[in-house]
Amino acid sequence: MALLQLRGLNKHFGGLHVTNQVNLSFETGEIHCLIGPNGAGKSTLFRLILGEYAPGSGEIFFAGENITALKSFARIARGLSVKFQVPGVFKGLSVRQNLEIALQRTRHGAELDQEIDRLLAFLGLEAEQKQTAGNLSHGQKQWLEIGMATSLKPRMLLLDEPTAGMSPEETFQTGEMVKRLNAGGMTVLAIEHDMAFVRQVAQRVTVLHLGQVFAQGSIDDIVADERVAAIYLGQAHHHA
Ligand SMILES: Nc1ncnc2c1ncn2[C@@H]1O[C@H](COP(=O)(O)OP(=O)(O)OP(=O)(O)O)[C@@H](O)[C@H]1O
Repeated sequence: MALLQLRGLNKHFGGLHVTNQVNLSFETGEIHCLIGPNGAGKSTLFRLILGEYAPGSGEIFFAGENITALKSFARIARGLSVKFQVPGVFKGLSVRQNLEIALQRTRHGAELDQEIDRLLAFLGLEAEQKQTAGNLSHGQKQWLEIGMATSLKPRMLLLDEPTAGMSPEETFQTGEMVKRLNAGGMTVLAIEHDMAFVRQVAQRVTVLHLGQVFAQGSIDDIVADERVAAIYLGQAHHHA
């Protein structure tokens, strides 16, 4: 069953057709990666899904409900969550306090502490819990933000280039984290340029080009597709 469906989505910025008649269906329980050259319209698609942009035309369905007219907070309340590229952690607060902020509206007292402990263990940040978030490594900040984005157990997690700036080892650990979230029932849609990560996690891959769905398939289908290589994989191919 499709958890998220985009039907005939269009978005213009002035004369620029950034999202061009996009029809996409994301299945409940899958890990789906969205790839494509810079400027293909990947981030714009995320902002449309989250309700930060209104489409010029088209519809968005989540869990069978038409959410096109809903505000972002109402979409989040229905189980959508997003981690954008720029870390959104509170730099002056500790790792533990950051997680507390993410959870404090829904958990209290001992339950709140337990849930924070569970997240710290999941993120591999137990030893850093008292550290100021601003002092974490780049990778650890990204993980903390994944923890904050998933603390309320969303049905679907959107990740915008989660491994940007990470070492290969950090990238691998991020992939394992995403797979564990998925094994727990979370549907994941990730924008990624790192083909090793895509190969590690993706069950299906969509290639976006000039605002349109250009190709879709398994990672092997995509890597073998000469049309995709011509527009994109030239730069990324050697990682796959
Ligand atoms: N708010 C905006 N106003 C005007 N143009 C925009 C706006 N947001 C995006 N664009 C343009 O839309 C196109 C698609 O941008 P978008 O950021 O969605 O691409 P992307 O695939 O995410 O690229 P990248 O991989 O570089 O992040 C680009 O040409 C960009 O300049």
